[in-house]
Amino acid sequence: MSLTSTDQPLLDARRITKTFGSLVACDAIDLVIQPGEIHALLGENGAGKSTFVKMLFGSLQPVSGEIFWKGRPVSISSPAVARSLGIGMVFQHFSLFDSLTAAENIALSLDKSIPLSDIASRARDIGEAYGLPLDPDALVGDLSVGERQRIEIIRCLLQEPDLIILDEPTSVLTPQEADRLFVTLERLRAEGKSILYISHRLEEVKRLCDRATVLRHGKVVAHCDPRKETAASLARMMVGTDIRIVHRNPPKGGDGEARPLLEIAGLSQPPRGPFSTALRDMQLVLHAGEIVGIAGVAGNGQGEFFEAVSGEVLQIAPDIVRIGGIAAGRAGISRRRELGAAFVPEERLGHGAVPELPLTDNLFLSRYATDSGTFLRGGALKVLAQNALQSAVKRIAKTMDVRKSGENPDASALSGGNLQKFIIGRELDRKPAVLVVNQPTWGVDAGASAHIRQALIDLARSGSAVLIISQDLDELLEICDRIAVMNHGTLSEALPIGEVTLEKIGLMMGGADAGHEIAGGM
Ligand SMILES: Nc1ncnc2c1ncn2[C@@H]1O[C@H](COP(=O)(O)OP(=O)(O)OP(=O)(O)O)[C@@H](O)[C@H]1O
Repeated sequence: MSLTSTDQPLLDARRITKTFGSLVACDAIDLVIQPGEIHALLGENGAGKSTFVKMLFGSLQPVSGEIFWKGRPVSISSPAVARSLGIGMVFQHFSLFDSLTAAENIALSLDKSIPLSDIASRARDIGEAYGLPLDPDALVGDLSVGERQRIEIIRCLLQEPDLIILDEPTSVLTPQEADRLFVTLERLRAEGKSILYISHRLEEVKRLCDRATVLRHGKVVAHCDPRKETAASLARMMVGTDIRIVHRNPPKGGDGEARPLLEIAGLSQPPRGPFSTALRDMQLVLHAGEIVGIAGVAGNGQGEFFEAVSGEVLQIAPDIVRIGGIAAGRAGISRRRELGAAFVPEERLGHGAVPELPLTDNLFLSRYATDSGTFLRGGALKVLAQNALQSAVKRIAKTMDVRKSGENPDASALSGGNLQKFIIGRELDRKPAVLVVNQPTWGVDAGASAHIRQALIDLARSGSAVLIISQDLDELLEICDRIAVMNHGTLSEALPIGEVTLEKIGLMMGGADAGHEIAGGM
């Protein structure tokens, strides 16, 4: 891209400020986006990135500042105004209805007069043109997070925007899906469209983006050319210091084999709907002190597996899932928690936390079965022990470095990464014997990811068993003792980390057995 001083910016935001109570989330932010550029917006969790882009999309209003669009001052009073100007946005948290199809969801944001069949065929065409394959008739509830994201992107592209804002688009994608998205974005750039790109993945920012603006505590601290920086120098600009390094601390060698804490034996399950994945004869044993990772392309049964292990879906026989040696396959999630297990699902808003409830209530909802003695008082009256809940929230916020405005905000008022730290901290605070986490660092910045990974390692080394389902292979290689691969509802043998290479895992993700038996067949 070559810019000259005569180029008129597509968007010129000047001194944009937003406060929430006494918190200045965005403090006089200046940002210029040129036509045909991919512009990165960087900053640690809570730096103000989402708040800023919500103002560009009209879902929040600045308290002061000006926005110029194609040289003219504009007031973006609502998302409808943003869309009519030519600004589209794909949010970090999707706003899709599970019980509707992809096409029906897209129709909700378009003119009511357009027939559904037209929308379905245009969505299919756009999907094909931009390398985003989508079945418009698929029910959203049956789709993986990556597939849901495609609906959001296609919904945005259908409106032919000049500026597309993408908030953390690759955090839910496999490396292959991310590569495909980059091709899509490069094609859009070549067509002269601009992209404002929020990401915590600094290597991809270096690869994809033409310029970057870095925020820290709501202020612009740097503008730079990310291709001339290193991932470490970008991270330093964001955080202000160097990022901590995760210490793996190898598991303690004990006498003989460590105790099995989570046992999955012969877990098979038919698909729950036309687009859900069947689970086929899965076997896995986790021992005290170890971290086991499950790699795999999204939509290969990870969601179904999590539901089966957590007790959201019950098994046909009790001994298919054992927690601490006790058969729990017919037990619901509360009973499994009582047996010492804790669970962190993939979607933090709506599943991991109730957005419109304060953190204390969100803490209580996951802990009442196991900690009623601490969090309920008044005997049979069962009154919430607000002081105990508040001090637990304070403790979790301190341990996990959760940055929030106020003592006890609603979950929805936390930035995405800070909510993730809170949810993981809420479960770690119980010191569970077994922790099962689906995508532990989705949307979490480099510093906070290191914090979470270290906390998971420390939990395992204190004698618990930790199971991590993650699409981030680097993450799994960094912290796991063994890694298994999920593919088409089967689970491979969990290989010791010393025997694992990226290439081998990649092959197994694609279905090859890489020289090891892949359990399967129903
Ligand atoms: N509705 C709200 N009410 C109160 N505070 C809010 C609200 N929305 C955001 N905040 C606060 O504003 C600050 C900036 O949050 P924002 O979501 O913009 O950060 P972010 O840079 O996008 O973080 P992340 O990378 O974690 O998504 C945070 O301290 C957050 O707690």
